[in-house]
Amino acid sequence: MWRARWDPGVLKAEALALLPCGLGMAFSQSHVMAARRHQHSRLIIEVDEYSSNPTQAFTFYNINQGRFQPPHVQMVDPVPHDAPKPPGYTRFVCVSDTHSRTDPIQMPYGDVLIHAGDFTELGLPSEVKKFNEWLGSLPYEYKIVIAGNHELTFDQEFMADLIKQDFYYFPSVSKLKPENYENVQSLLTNCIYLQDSEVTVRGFRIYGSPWQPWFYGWGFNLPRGQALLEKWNLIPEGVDILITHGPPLGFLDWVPKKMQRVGCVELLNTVQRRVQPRLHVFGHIHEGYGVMADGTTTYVNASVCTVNYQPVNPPIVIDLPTPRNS
Ligand SMILES: Nc1nc2c(ncn2[C@@H]2O[C@H](COP(=O)(O)O)[C@@H](O)[C@H]2O)c(=O)[nH]1
Ligand SMILES: [Mn+2]
Ligand SMILES: [Mn+2]
Repeated sequence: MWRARWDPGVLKAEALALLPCGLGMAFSQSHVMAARRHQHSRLIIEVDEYSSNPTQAFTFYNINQGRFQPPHVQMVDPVPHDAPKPPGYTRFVCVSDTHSRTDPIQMPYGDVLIHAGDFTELGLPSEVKKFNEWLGSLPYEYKIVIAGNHELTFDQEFMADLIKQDFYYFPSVSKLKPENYENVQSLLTNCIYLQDSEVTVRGFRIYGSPWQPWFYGWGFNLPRGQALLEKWNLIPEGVDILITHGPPLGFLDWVPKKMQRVGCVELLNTVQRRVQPRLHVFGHIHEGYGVMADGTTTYVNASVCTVNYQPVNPPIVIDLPTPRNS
């Protein structure tokens, strides 16, 4: 349960923790104050003290706040590909992590394609061109794409660092000349590419962002905590559909071989407390393919590839009522 409290100049939203059995339980002030609201302005999300340990954060939130439990949090069956679209709805076809393996994918009927990143293995211009050709062959009215950590050439700072290094971890990328990748986004002529930016289609405000928690130094990696929170703070209120490459904590973010939750704690708090989109589409954690909902937001991990990079998971279809006047 949430309550807002007036403090001089600042409205602080705080969680009143309840144990599942209904007994109230006090917990540390730094946790309670994970969000605050300035007068007449938006809710401010703060870095969680367990930010760097998402598995621990998950356990804490679940025990103290029941945050990931039924009945408000549930697994959801995606819409069957052959189900008729209800009148007045827009059909979104969600994919992610296709990793240059699009040939076997059976693409269903829909209005808007969403791709949540990792469309290549290394972001090589040849891969981007091939992906763009595939997009061009698809019949959707709108195709919206973000990058993931595998789109190395889309991360200009990553590339600037890479060419300074003596030891090249990614030889085929390192030998690219700057003129071959500086405008790599321009190769995506058959979609709307979002990078910390938004677009409105069919009346839906859609925002896309490629950043994810640091993991072996790939593209668009940032440390957990303040650095990622600053990217999530760019997401405007009122967004209907959020696309990120990685998951938020607790939703389709489980890595079985490590027995770890790896979703971003600050992304979860931004989504659940501030932005509250209708739909959040992501991928990155291939093992987490599926759909969940928390009563406000539907979460889609649309990873087509398995953890072994086999492109076997079907695209996920979601129908949303089209906003009026669009
Ligand atoms: N323990 C963690 N595993 C991670 C994390 N990020 C990714 N992964 C694992 O890698 C695969 C594939 O990711 P890709 O970006 O290389 O395609 C993913 O399915 C996980 O198994 C992480 O932060 N922690
Ligand atoms: Mn991937
Ligand atoms: Mn990824």
